[in-house]
Amino acid sequence: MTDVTDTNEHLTRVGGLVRSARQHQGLTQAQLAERLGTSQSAVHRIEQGAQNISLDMLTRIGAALDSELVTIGPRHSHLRVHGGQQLSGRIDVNSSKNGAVALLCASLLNRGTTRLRHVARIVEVDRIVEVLRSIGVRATWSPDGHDLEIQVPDRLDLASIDVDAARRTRSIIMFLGPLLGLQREFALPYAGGCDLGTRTAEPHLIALRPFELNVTTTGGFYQAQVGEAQARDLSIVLTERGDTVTENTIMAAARRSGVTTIRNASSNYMVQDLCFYLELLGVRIDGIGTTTLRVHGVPDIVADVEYTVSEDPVEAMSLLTAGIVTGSEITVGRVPIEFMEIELATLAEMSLKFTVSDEYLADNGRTRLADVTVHPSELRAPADKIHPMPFPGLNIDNLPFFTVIAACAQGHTLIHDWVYDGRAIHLTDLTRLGADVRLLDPHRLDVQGPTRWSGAEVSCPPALRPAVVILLAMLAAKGTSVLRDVDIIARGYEQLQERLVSLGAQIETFRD
Ligand SMILES: CC(=O)N[C@H]1[C@@H](OP(=O)(O)OP(=O)(O)OC[C@H]2O[C@@H](n3ccc(=O)[nH]c3=O)[C@H](O)[C@@H]2O)O[C@H](CO)[C@@H](O)[C@@H]1O
Ligand SMILES: C=C(OP(=O)(O)O)C(=O)O
Repeated sequence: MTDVTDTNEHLTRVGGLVRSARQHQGLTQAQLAERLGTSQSAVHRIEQGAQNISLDMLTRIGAALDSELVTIGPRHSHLRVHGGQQLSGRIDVNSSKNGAVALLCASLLNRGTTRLRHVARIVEVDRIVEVLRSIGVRATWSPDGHDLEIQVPDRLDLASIDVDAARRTRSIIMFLGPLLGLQREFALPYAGGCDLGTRTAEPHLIALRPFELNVTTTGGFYQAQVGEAQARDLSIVLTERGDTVTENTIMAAARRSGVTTIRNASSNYMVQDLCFYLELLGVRIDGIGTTTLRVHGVPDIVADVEYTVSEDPVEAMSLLTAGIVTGSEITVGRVPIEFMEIELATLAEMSLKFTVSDEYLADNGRTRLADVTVHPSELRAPADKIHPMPFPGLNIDNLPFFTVIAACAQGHTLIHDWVYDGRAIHLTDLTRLGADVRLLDPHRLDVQGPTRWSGAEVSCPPALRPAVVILLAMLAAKGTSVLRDVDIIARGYEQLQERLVSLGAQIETFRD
């Protein structure tokens, strides 16, 4: 029997740990309560040691505060998958990670209130929100947890930036563009992210130099200094057609007087999301959807606006893949169809049977959506290699899903990932499940199908898309598989496991 005094002592100690972890994160009790979906008085009682607290609540507090202090007991989540089941039903695509992080960074440009609707509840978003809060931005989730209201203070407190949260995301690099119009000097921690090989910041620094931004790198920080702007109109040629570099340049251009022409711009989905939001703020942008953008800057932006983040083509690809590799008939609703055209054309070449509904508009009033139904099909390898290209090519983040699809198809497929030198290697983990996937060099995979999948235990690769690819292969593999340390999946997917279960997948979470 547990001694009552012991229990009280433990509760008081746990309460103290929660309080100090909360204060370390710079959160009020009300803000922590909001993250936990509970009341401020409940948080107060927990911190006083006056509330019995379940293991589940402790785990949630640990996640909300990103603190090991209160991650009592289980630290790593794993999935047990009973594969080989057909899926059925309909599942809708969520809003995108990459759109959300760009919009969160862009909200720094607005001195009015930005309300972002349908923001995915994913770790990548949480990290940027934590960074924003640490520098004094008010970011408040709506009671239903879907919408985020953002108010930027008159002065940002950059000295208090949450270095830990910032270092865990590459998207922090997108603070450079908005901040250079707001501060003469600032320091940002180096950007981190998935293990995908080298990804430099050089194209960003080159693109932002004409805005008089000078960056030196010391002590793990980008030290930024902004000089006096010279020319009224600027013309910038990007050395790479990258997504975040384009976004950074657009954001730098949005708050300067004069017109900035950006050539070799990415016109990918997240860039379009950003442009649509900036238009609401009164920034005119010519050429949205093309590779030449003309941004008519507005030096002081004060607007109360509401913008709905658009649907995620990469999640659409992930969900369609779940149906394809399990030989199922499922409907994936709200697919941003313009950003999936090459993917669908490639799948048609591989003999996938699918139907596409009439198009309709997303809640942002701009993005075209459709529902895509995949049918069980005898797949065959495409005649040519599959490779990504900047939009309107096959999306770089969708390429990994073609590896597991190719493994289900008859014949040899060459997958050529020229973009990342460290992503293809993670896909060789598919061999653990019976696939014949050979790494020809860091950029090319030879996949021989079809595969007789078999269940296995695999450690989750430290990269978001490969991790999901392995999970989807486990759905195809008859028998029981275990995917260990799956926390990385929550960086980009909201409740993926639960949503796959709603289609009939048999997946359980367990902890050490
Ligand atoms: C938050 C966000 O939006 N992240 C996306 C963004 O990251 P992000 O914009 O940060 O991508 P990077 O700038 O790192 O580019 C990815 C890689 O592609 C190379 N590269 C890119 C463009 C180009 O014209 N030439 C070239 O060589 C880069 O050198 C780098 O090795 O774009 C990537 C490529 O679409 C996606 O995988 C990421 O999901
Ligand atoms: C590479 C990805 O994203 P990030 O740029 O956030 O690392 C991804 O979404 O697959």
